[in-house]
Amino acid sequence: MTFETKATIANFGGKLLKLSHQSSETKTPMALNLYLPPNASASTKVPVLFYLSGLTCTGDNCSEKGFLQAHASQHGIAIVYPDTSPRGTETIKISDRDAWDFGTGAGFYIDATTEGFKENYRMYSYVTKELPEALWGAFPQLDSTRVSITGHSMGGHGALTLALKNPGMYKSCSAFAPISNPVNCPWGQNAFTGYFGEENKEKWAEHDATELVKKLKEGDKFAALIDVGTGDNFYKQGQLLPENLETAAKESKADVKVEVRYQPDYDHSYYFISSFGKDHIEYHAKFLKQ
Ligand SMILES: N[C@@H](CCC(=O)N[C@@H](CS)C(=O)NCC(=O)O)C(=O)O
Repeated sequence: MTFETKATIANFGGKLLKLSHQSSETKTPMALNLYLPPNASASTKVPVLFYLSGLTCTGDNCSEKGFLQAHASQHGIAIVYPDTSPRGTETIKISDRDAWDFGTGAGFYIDATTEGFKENYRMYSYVTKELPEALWGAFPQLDSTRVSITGHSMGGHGALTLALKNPGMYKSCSAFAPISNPVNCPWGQNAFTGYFGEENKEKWAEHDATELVKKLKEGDKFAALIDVGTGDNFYKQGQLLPENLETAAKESKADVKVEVRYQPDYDHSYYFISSFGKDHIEYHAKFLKQ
């Protein structure tokens, strides 16, 4: 599969590539951003961090104002910023449920099973399989054996669930203000009703970080660094529920290390993400450099 490079932007000594490709999973063109740090070359392969964005975002929000490239440049880490849903073709029939927190810009990193969505809303397979394989094929600078994942809000939910569902795929996992227990919050309930159907509660649980931690058995391992701002209105409204994930982690018989740091006064925005991005890149660098 080929990528079209729409722009190459010099950034912190490296290059931010704005890419586009045709996805066979979503059956749409998909845009993404790829940051290559200054030391990336075919002879010096660099590890890769996937950053999954939140509701309403594209790959641009974080690459423009998350400030992660500054730290990734220092540590020699590439960052992949995928889009948050299929978009942009008139053949997709989005139902009248489409809203800022469902449908376009709100793919929730799942493979939908419901009519109207199952054809195109396949962000789980896109992010875990199609996109990485395409990147490894097209960019010999990327080290496919050293990959980690992070994300914000809906993307934090994506990072946690993709890591929990695919042991060994990611060297480390972190999240900013993640939706931690979607089956129990309005955003998650609305999205999972639309993508899986109201009755399909087993499927809901398969994409819920708290439920997935509850299912871990003795001998399983999972670790994540999580930051949440106490001034985050979505946290205050009960959309994020990190406490439920912490409780599941504490009660687990598995080796679960979920560190949730409650950051006083920080909100849900990229002011929050850019404030703690350095910590997250340093956290991932420890695992990616091993
Ligand atoms: N559009 C929503 C806000 C959505 C929102 O805050 N999205 C977060 C992710 S969950 C985000 O990163 N937005 C884009 C940005 O801040 O650049 C509203 O009006 O309340």
